[in-house]
Amino acid sequence: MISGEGSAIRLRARDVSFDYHLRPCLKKIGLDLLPGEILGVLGPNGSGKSTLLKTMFGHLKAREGEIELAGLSLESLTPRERARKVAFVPQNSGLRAPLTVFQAVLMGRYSRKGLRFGGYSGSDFRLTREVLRDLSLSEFIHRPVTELSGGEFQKVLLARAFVQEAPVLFLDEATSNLDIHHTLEIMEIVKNKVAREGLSVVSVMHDLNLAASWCDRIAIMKAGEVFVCGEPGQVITREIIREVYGVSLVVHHDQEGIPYVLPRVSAAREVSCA
Ligand SMILES: Nc1ncnc2c1ncn2[C@@H]1O[C@H](COP(=O)(O)OP(=O)(O)OP(=O)(O)O)[C@@H](O)[C@H]1O
Repeated sequence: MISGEGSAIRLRARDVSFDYHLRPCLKKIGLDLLPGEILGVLGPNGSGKSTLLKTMFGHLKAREGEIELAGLSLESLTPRERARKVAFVPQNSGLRAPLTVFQAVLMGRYSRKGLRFGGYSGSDFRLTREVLRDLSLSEFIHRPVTELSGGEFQKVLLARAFVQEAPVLFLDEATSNLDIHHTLEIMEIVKNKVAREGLSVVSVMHDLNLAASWCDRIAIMKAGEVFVCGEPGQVITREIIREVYGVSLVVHHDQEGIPYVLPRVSAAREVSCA
């Protein structure tokens, strides 16, 4: 279970700016993340979504601004302390070390134990097996990760993040390699963990419809800034999509009032991208 951290804000970014080689990439970003909340981060290619995630868990160092995890300054935490608070599933990991699926997932326990393989306890092994089962990966347990498909490997990375038992989970297009069945399966598993354990999730995504039905709030980025942030119905609007993506789409709403779009190639050509 995720250790309780009270009901205060889990993650707070205040006026966070980041440059790549003096070229501004993030500009004065402000975001809060509550316990038990899924926050989607959307926006055009190159708008700064992945950079924002990497800055918020300390992989990149902000030029200015403050990032707090459960009330503690990110800068005051050691890498291991951060790993106990935030688990990260990368967009496309180059990690293809000669490990079995079980070993690769067990590595997620490192931040909890600080021990090498020999030092893991029975509960580490049990948790690893449970998470592999929950993600329907039990049949791959002894398979080398080098012999997995892209989608299977993506699920292994998710399993590794789950066994970290961190209260905040960052997903960088974590379902981009998955078919629609596995995408929905993963979203449901994460949603259940959010409801059961109060996990907080920040998820970079591109699919407006999946984001609208899965996220509690959505931040839409444009050119390194948070252009708008709010509930799906507030931010998935025709005007905002047009302004941010430069395309003209009709936004519909389902019976529960959740917005969705039906992209058509001809509609997408109406307005050229800025
Ligand atoms: N390592 C890097 N060095 C220099 N510039 C970078 C680096 N990584 C990203 N950039 C630039 O920073 C900007 C934001 O990149 P980032 O990957 O954060 O965007 P993104 O919104 O996640 O894009 P996408 O949707 O295409 O994944 C882009 O202009 C990109 O070219």
